[in-house]
Amino acid sequence: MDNAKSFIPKFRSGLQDTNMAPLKEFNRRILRRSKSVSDLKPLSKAPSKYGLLSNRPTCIKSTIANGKAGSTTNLNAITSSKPYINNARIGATALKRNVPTIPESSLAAKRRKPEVKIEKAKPEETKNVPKPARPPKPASYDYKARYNLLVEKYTPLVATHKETKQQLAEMKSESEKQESRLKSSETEKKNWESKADALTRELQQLKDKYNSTLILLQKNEQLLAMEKQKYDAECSKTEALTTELKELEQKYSTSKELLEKTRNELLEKTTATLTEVNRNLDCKLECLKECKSQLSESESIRRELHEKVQNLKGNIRVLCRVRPPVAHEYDRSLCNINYVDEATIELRNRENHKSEFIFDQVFPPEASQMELFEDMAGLVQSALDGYNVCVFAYGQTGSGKTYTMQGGQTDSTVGIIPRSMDLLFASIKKLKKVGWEYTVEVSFLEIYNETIRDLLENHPKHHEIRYNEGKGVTVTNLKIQPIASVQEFHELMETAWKYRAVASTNFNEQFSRSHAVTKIYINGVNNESKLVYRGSLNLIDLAGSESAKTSSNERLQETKNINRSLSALGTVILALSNKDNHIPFRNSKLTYLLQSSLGGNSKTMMVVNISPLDENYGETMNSLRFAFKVKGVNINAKKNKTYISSAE
Ligand SMILES: Nc1ncnc2c1ncn2[C@@H]1O[C@H](COP(=O)(O)OP(=O)(O)OP(=O)(O)O)[C@@H](O)[C@H]1O
Repeated sequence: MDNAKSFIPKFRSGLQDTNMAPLKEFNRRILRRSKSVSDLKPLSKAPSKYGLLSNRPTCIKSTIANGKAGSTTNLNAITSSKPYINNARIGATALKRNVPTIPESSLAAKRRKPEVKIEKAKPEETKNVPKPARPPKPASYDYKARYNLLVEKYTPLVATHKETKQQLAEMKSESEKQESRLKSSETEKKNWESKADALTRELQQLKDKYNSTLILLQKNEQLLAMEKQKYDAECSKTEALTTELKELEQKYSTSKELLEKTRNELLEKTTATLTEVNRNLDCKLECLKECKSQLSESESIRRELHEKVQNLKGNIRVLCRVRPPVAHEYDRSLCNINYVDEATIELRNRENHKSEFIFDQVFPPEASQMELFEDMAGLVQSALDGYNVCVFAYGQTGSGKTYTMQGGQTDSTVGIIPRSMDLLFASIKKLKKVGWEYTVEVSFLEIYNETIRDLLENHPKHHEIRYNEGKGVTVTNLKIQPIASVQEFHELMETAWKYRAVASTNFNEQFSRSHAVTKIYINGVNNESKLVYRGSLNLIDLAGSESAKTSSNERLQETKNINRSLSALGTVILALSNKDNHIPFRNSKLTYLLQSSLGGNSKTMMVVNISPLDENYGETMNSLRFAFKVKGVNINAKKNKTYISSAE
């Protein structure tokens, strides 16, 4: 900005410096010449009149300011001196020609003027020159003399005129040069002016910028002042906090010392307590070991007792269950059934002929699924203890076999199979605490028309039953799935029942015409006692036990196969009870399959399901007779006591 300010005076002084020198020189030259030509006084005065030869810088400025007009004026001023010369020339020419045609008065009038002026100039010219002796004035008639005098007078004038003319030409050329210089100066001036304008604009912009920056600066100063105030406030706060911190540090060191002291005291106390606790713990561990061995002993005692109880109950237990009439049977006449006691059932026919059967337990229609399962619970424990358990649901079609085994949809109506699984996994959990680890596997199959079908395999495969002394009975290509929870079991059972339904051409019919076998493989290992138990639970929903007489021709073969297998089952159980040398297991697929589960250390339970309807009396009697046969052979002393039948 300072540069911009200082530039304008510099420019002006530069303009003076550059243009003044030639002008001054020109003036000086003119003045010099005018001095030498003393008789041209008016000429010397002319330039000063227009200021061209002035030495003052202001004159130059005005000349530059006036531009071309000024220079032209000067030239005109110079040339305006021409009348003096012209008048002299005219006079001289007139003398030369010597023609007195011009009237004297007019000539005199014309001559008088320059004469006066020359004469006026003379005293100035001759100030420093000694005056020459004036020649005598010729007589008025002596024209020659007068002429000579005139010639003498005007000859120097002509010379002066020539010189003046030459000077004028020089001045003119000088003026032209000056003019061109002026023009270039003007151009230069314009350039400088435009530059000056640009610089002025720039200066203005800079000024604006400066002002805005100044405003910004002021604002920043204000902000800075505010920040400073805040900073001061923070500083005072920090000081207060520092003081507080110092106090806290002091408190902390005091507390730390106290804590250290307390900690050491506590450590001593705790160490003493810990030593005491360790001592007690050792004692308790000893006790625990003792308890464990006692528990193990108790466990084996419990198993022995359980075994004794089961033996007392009989290895083959037969339960009888009468189902209630279902909705569509309410209008039908019911069979005359009398529940004599919890083990005795009495039936009367239309002729009031009485038949009484005693089983291990008789369940009337109102008996719940839970009541029925109470008798079954002991068998689940036996399976965990390494026994093979078989549970059959026997009875005519629609007597309630599937309901007994599977149950209904609600929790209270679930049957033997789901309840067994619940109990099994709950017992496994308990036994784990006394060192038993169990693995559980499951398989689902059905025997329809003496053919085995794997219910966990969607695509039918050929299955054969094999018997191996070491392994027992196995079924080829049968899928045996390991399970870790009841949930997994339910998922597999759902799949099995779905495949069973898909395979059936007539769902309801085939369901009742095939034996459905659910087998649970239970392996237990006790890592402490190194005992291993391998048991199994065979839960069988047998095919409907219809007599061949009631079957249609289409179903005859099915019925024959069913009856053959059911009769074979009865025969096998009878032979086992009689401890016969030969047990005819291979008489049917069902008995062959259950060979390992029925013989040896096996436990069997049969639930004979009967219909309450009078129309089913004949089939009901057949079922009860079959169950009696199975039950009766197993009982020794109690045999007679448990079986009374007027029908025999
Ligand atoms: N104890 C019971 N309480 C209530 N309803 C029962 C009972 N037993 C059976 N039912 C009902 O009786 C009907 C026939 O029972 P279920 O299907 O179990 O007979 P089933 O012997 O298995 O027949 P199928 O041989 O055709 O399979 C079913 O509707 C079932 O719900």
